[in-house]
Amino acid sequence: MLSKVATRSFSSSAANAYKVAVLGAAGGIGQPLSLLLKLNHKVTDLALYDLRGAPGVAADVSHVPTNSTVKGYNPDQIEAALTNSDVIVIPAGVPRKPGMTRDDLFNTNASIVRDLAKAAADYAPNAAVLVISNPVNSTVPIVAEVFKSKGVYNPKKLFGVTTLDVLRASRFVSEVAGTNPVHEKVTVVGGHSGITIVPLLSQTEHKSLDTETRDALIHRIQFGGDEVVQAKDGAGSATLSMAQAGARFAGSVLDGLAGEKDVVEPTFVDSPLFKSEGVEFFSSKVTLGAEGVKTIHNLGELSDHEEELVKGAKDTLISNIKKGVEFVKQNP
Ligand SMILES: NC(=O)c1ccc[n+]([C@@H]2O[C@H](COP(=O)([O-])OP(=O)(O)OC[C@H]3O[C@@H](n4cnc5c(N)ncnc54)[C@H](O)[C@@H]3O)[C@@H](O)[C@H]2O)c1
Ligand SMILES: O=C(O)C[C@H](O)C(=O)O
Repeated sequence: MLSKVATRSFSSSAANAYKVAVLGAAGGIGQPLSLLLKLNHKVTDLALYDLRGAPGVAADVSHVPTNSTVKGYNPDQIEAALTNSDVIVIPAGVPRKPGMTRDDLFNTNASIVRDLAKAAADYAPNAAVLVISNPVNSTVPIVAEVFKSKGVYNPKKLFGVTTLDVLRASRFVSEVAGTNPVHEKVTVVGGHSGITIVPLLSQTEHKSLDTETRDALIHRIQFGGDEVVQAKDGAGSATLSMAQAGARFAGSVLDGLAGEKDVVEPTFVDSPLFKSEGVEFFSSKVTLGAEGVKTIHNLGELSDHEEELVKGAKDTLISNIKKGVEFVKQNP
């Protein structure tokens, strides 16, 4: 009996066997994210990389009894960490302290993300790259520019992870409406900072909220990150909810790669939606498929108020995106 169970649980079809690398795996997000990825049965090879501490995290996570190998890598081993990766998740970089904006992280995190993107382009150019490091509105364009400079850019395989905004929207809406957040699906579009985060409440059951309640709810979703930064009081920003969000998004990317149908998540991608207005990247609902991005959905019907919010988001996004692009041009 025992051997039968063992045989069954250790057989994985090639279509459901993926290598996932986490860059920044020993950090506040990286550790719980690595644990949650270990629980994903599509992940058969988990590569944990950090400047320090990854082998310890890997040894710890490796004892969780799922069918994957886990290995930790130090900086001189980044090639081995990345080679043959199907998905690379990047939570490397510094988090905010109270009083800072995500954009204040740019000076430190831009070069971290640029250097990791160079390694990804060299050693795993076909992997799907999922960027968590802030400011996402600028770090995603940084990865794109690095991949372009190395002639391996595939816009279908680059994603800014905005899933935490989607999780918060579900939770916060449910608190106002007295409903179960599990059943609250809110599309969040735009980008991942302040006013660039636009929840489309008019597309939910809660389109008739009074203006004051609606505005407070939208503000809470846009600035939910600040609540955690303030509560942690200098010890960083969201890590546990972000790990859940990152694991959910990585799981959806893997579901898409495996050819599962109707896998849809909002995510910040190289998007045609507002390119004619100079917005090169935008978050909207994306169907994920075997090649990464399959379909980028338009925003659907918006209220007049949401039209205004999207307009404001676009202006900020244009400058955030430009900042990332210029950084790589000036600091190749
Ligand atoms: N996208 C989102 O929704 C979202 C949510 C929360 C946090 N974040 C961002 O995620 C990032 C990480 O947050 P955290 O709380 O885990 O921070 P942290 O400081 O706890 O961990 C960051 C980890 O990155 C590692 N690191 C730094 N430079 C590296 C490099 N060059 N190569 C490999 N590893 C490197 C550090 O050693 C550390 O272990 C921050 O930029 C934060 O703003 C994004
Ligand atoms: O707020 C932050 O700085 C971290 C993250 O982007 C978040 O939304 O929680």
